[in-house]
This record gives sequence, C-alpha cells and structure tokens, in this order.
Amino acid sequence: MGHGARKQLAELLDDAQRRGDFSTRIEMSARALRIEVDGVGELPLPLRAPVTKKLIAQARQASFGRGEQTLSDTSVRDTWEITPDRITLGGTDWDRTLDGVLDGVRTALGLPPTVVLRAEPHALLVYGKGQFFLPHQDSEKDDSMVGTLVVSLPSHHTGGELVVSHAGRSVVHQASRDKLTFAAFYADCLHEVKPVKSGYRVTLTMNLLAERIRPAGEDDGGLVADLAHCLTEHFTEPAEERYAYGRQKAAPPNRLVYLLDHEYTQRGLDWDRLKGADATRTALLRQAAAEADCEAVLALAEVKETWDAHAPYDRYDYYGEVEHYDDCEDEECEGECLLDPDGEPGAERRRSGDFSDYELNELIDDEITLSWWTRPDGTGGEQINLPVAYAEVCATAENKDLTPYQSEYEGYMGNYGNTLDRWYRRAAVVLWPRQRSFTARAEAGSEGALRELQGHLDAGDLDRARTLARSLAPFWKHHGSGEAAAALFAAALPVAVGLREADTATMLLAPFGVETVGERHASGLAAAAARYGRTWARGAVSSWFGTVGAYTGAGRAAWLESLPGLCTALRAADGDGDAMASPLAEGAWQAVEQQLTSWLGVGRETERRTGMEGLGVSLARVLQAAGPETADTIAATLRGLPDTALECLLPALRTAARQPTTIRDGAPAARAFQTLADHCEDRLAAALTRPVRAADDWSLTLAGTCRTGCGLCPDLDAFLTSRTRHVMEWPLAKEGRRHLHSRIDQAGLPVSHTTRRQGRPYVLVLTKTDAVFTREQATRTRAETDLAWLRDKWPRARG
Ligand SMILES: O=C(O)CCC(=O)C(=O)O
Ligand SMILES: [Fe+2]
Repeated sequence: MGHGARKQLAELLDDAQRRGDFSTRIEMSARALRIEVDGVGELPLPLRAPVTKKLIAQARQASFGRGEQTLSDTSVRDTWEITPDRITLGGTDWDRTLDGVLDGVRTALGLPPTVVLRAEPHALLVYGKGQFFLPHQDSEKDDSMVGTLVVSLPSHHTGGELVVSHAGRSVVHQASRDKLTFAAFYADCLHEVKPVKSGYRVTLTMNLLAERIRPAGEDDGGLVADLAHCLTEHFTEPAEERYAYGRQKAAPPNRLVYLLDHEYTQRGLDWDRLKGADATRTALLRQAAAEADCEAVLALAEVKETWDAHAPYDRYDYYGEVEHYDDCEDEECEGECLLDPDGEPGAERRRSGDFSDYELNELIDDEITLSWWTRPDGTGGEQINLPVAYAEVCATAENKDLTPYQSEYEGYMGNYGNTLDRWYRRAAVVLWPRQRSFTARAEAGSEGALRELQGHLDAGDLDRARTLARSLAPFWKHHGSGEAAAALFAAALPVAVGLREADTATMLLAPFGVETVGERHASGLAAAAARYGRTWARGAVSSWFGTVGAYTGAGRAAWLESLPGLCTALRAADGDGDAMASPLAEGAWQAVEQQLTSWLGVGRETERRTGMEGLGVSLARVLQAAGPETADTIAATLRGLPDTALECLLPALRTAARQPTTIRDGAPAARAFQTLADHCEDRLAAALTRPVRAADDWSLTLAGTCRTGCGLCPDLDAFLTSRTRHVMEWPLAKEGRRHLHSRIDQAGLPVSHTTRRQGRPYVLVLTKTDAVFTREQATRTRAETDLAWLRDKWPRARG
C-alpha cells in the first residue's frame, strides 16, 4: 500500500543517516595559533585585559544584517569588531591544526567524506562586560557556505556562552580559559551570545565552506535496492486518501516529496552542499531513483500547519472572576465588556508574535506548496506553483519539531477551538517515474515542460506535441497572475499558436490572470489572434479577466498603467493585434465602470474622493488604450453619470494632461477626452450658479434611506432636513442608538453623535456640525479652481 511504502522509505533513510549533529565543539592547545592584529601586534595567549583593551581601541561597533540592510543597534548586537583584512593567522602548526579540526567538524556534523571543509576568517570580536548578540541566523555570504566556525581565544571571563539551537534542541558552548575552543554549527541554526558577566570574551568567527572532492561512492547495495523497491511501490499502488471513508481507490501518486531536515536558501540548495543527515539521505535516494528509473530534483516548499492549540493560561490572573474593564472606550459598552482587550490570554505574546510556549493539541490541517525547483538536468532552477497532495509527502523530521518562520494565533472561532497557524519553509527532494516526467513537471506550471512541447513542434512532430498538450487538460489551472507567471505565459503563447488546434490553445492560455499579460507578449498574442480569429481572441481575453471586478487590488491598478503601452505594441505587431487590444481595453473599462458605480454609492466624502481619484488614473489609462470608437462610447456613458463622477473625471483629465501626446489631435482618444472636459466644464459652471447656503440654513440633503422600516428613521430624517434644528436629544436604548450611528456614519453626514450615560435609557445627542457650511464652501472653492484649470488646459471647441 502507498502509505506503507512512504513510511518504510522514511524509516530506511532515518536509519541510514550517519549520526550527524547540528553543532560540535573541539578544544586545542593555544600554542597552535599565532595571531597578529594590525595596530596591536602579536596577541599573547591567553589574552589579558591590557592587550584586549588595545584590541578594542582598534575595533569598531559591530553591525548585523537584516534582509538586504546592514543595521547597527546595540539592543540587538553589542560587540567590538575587527575586520579580517587586519588579522594575520600563522604559527608552525596552525594549518595542520585547523585541517584536523575541520575534518573532525565534518564528521561530527555528518557531512560525507566526499566533501572537504575550508574556513575563511570573517571577523575578530571582542565582548566586554554586558556585551552580547541576540538569537539570529548567519547569512550565507557564499554559495558554498554551510556554516560558521567560532574560534574562542583563551581568555578569563564568565558569561558570554554561545547557545546554538536546531529543531527544538539547544547546546551551550562555554569557551576555555587557556585553550582554543572551536565551535561549529550549520548556517540554519539559530544562535546567540549571552551577555558577558566579567572579563573579556574574544572570538575569531570564520565562514565554513564545503567543497566536493570525490563523487559519491557506491553505497550499501541492499539499502539502495530496498529504497528503490519502496519508490516503485509508491508509484504503482493507488494513492492513499487522507480521509478515505470507503471512497474509490485513487490513481497512483505522480510524485514523491521527501522533506529535508535543514533549511536552505534558493542559492544554497545544491546536491553537493546539503547539510548533515540530508547529505547522506539524498545521496542514497538519488541512487535508488536511478535504480527505479525515476528523476529527482531539489525543491523549496512552503508549509502551513493549523493546530488546535492553547495559550499557557496559568500565567494570567484574569482566570476566575471576570470584571468589567473600567476604562473601556467603546461607546456602546454598557458593562458588557468583561475584559481589557490587552488582558486576553496570550495578548502579550500575540503582539510579539512568539507562540513557542503554546501547547499544540491536534493537527487540524496542513498544506504544502512547492514554489521553486531545480531542473532535472541540473542547469539552474525555475519558479513553480504546485500544491502537494497528502499521499505524496514523506519526511523524517516532523514540521512541528522545526522552527516556524511565522505564527498566528486565533481565538475561538466556532468551527474549531483556538487555532495556531504555523508557516515553515522546507527544502525537499522531489521524485517521479521518468516516463511520467512531462506530466509531473507540467502540473507544477513548469516552463521547462512547455519548452519540451515547443521542442516537438520545432522538430515537426505535431502529433506528439498535441497529444502531450491535451494531456495537460485535467490539471492545467490557476497559473496565477502578475509578473510571477509572465515567463510561463510567454512560453505558452508560441506553443498555443504552433499546435494549430483552437480548443487546446484555449485550454493552454486560459488559466492566467490578465495582470500577467504585458508588452513582451504582444507579438505572440497578435500571432495567436491571427491564427484562431477574433471570436477566439475575445474568448481568451475574457478568461484572463475572470469575473469582472473579482479582483481590483493594487496589481490591477499597476497593470492598467501598462495597458496603453501593451495596446500600442499589439496594434503595431504582425498578425491581428487589434483583435486582442480591443477586448483588453473593453474588459478593463468594464472593471473600471463597476468600481466607479460602487464608489458613487459611498456617502463618506473623503473616503469616496480618495477612491475616485485613484480610479481617475485608471480611467485615463483605459481611454488611452482604447480605439477611438470605444473611447467615444466610454465618454458617452460617463456623461450620463451623476455629478459626483466628476471626482473621478477631473483626476482622469489631469492624468491625461500630463502626457500631452495622448490627447493631441489625432491621438485615438483625443476626442473622448475633449468631450469629457467640456462635460466637466458645463457641470461645474452649473454648480457654481446655485445660490450660496444662507447662514441660518442647517438643512441637510438625505443621503441614503433606511430600508428596515424602523420607527426611528422618519424622526431622524425630519431632524436632518430641518432648516432650524441643529441639536437633538433622544433617549434611546442601545439597539436604536447603534442603528442611527450606522446610518449617520455610512452617509458621512456632518452630524456628531454622543451618548450621555445618565438615567435609563441613555440619551443620544445628535449635533449638526459646522461642516454643514464649511464642506459646501470647500466644494465651491474646489469647483472654481477646477473650472479655471479646465478653461486653461482644455479650451472648448478648438477650430
Ligand atoms: O561571537 C560569537 O561567538 C558568535 C558571533 C556571531 O554569532 C556572529 O558574528 O554572527
Ligand atoms: Fe552569528
């Protein structure tokens, strides 16, 4: 059975690992090292305070890396540093001693004998009393860097322990007073230097580099054969379903994903530089793969686990009698607020994002997605997006024993109790039977698989290309959106054209989001439209838009910025670019129109204005991308909208005016922009002829009505529309007050509402604010400015 094969495979690999540890420590005589520092001279060992002080005089405050940045913050790292160019290492026996240490480190860390370690000085560090380095991981400065070697020079001190952790275990290294202490650890280990309590701690840190010296040798034939047998079984037996309550047997799995123990960066992920047990296990796995006729690649996986978990309650004294939180500022709260929001269980830790002491009860769900992998031929890697099925996963170390890079705790949610989400990044070996190679890779959205198809087309083997392409249909879905999918889309276009089969071409191109489509695809798109016709092109474009308005985030706005350039490139391309450009512009307009309609319905003015202004930029781009007829149709629709739409039209005109070529006579949308400018001018002029509000006129226009048929809103409306009333006191229970609040807030009315907490029910006090007048004045001033700008920039009826 499939599950049995996976389990057995993990066990075989677990047994096979040479017992490598993540950190090790070796002591050597201080006589082995002669160390000289510029400006100080040779350091007599063990170090004494006067010499150490001279070192400090030559040092600078050490910084540390975070992402791309280098930071200096003594609350994170407080130590003196001397750069390696100022240090000379020597001594009659030094090279031999270091080689011996490195060989011991290699064995202790479980690296195979086919690898040799080198150490490259990184810095000389001096820690005085109170100085330390908080937990961190070292950045891998070099592709071949596998870890760090800390050489502590003999020196009298207390504190300053080096604590190294991995997969839930920690070791503490304390330096010797009279010997050299070598501590080595893998680069993915979290480590820290505890504050020095007395004396000085002086270390020479070195990067550990791994180099391959011989090819991996033949391993125990029996073990490899057993592993190969497991692989064959895994790929031929029906896949096990996680919750298979009497369901039909599934097809065999398409791949096996073996998760590795250590962490790797994309750059550092290489068969020859795997760490500890990973190195041994993958070497065996690859031999087994060859024997079972499987291909193997290295991959990076994102893992998300959801646990039923709970906070360590006992530290909180709230447990027991709960009381009202006195300073609760929630206006609606009438003694129903029982807890200080900050006093909830785990609030403290929730803020700091540390959930390490939460208790994990039961795993509710896990998801694994492969995001990147190496090519089977070993030439670099590619981005992919592949959810991994339960029946395909195999691992020796469980996720929960590793350190998540992010955690989120969610209190009781109804369906589940309290849940803790944890995210991990893990590396993996991915294997599949060689004869299923195309499917296994294509399913992951691999560009390489599409290039294989292209290869068949180039070689004139149309039948083979069509058969393989059609085999994608069941899983060729959701290739995402934006730049990340652009390369895959670029690879899919020529294949779609070359297949000369409209339906297969549709299937290949449909699963992309419109934000993926860019200028680089123009010639491929024009060629596809020429091959399959305008109706086909329209269908393809509509599949990229998906449900119009379904996605309207920042990605869409950025894409609209590029739309005019894309449409120009399409219209200039060989083939039938216009067949793509027109539906693209129309689809973009539909999405913008839908957003415009929803903004028009928003009552709160500042919020609406901000939204409309952003939309104005998008509208300008859509008009610039459209052909003359579409642009005119759009302009006609816009002229039919209420005056609030000017909040979008003016920003659109301003955007266009900043790019004069797009509005000059002869530009496709020039006429449409002029029509809109004239329309705005008319509406603003008309608005300015309306009389100014009288100083005693407090009446408000009703924005939005209450559809609940409640008994309160008629009274509210009477107050709002009254010219004379500007304060209303209303004894009202909580529900009613809440209803009125929400109506006033949603309409963005210039009316303040407060609750006087006296007697029962409390009294709701509504007060019309000065904004009744100031807002109108501001609108008027804005209209005057806009009108002047329009008359200057868009003079009416040229010629
Ligand atoms: O001083 C040490 O022992 C370690 C320093 C360290 O972790 C580093 O420089 O990254
Ligand atoms: Fe470090």
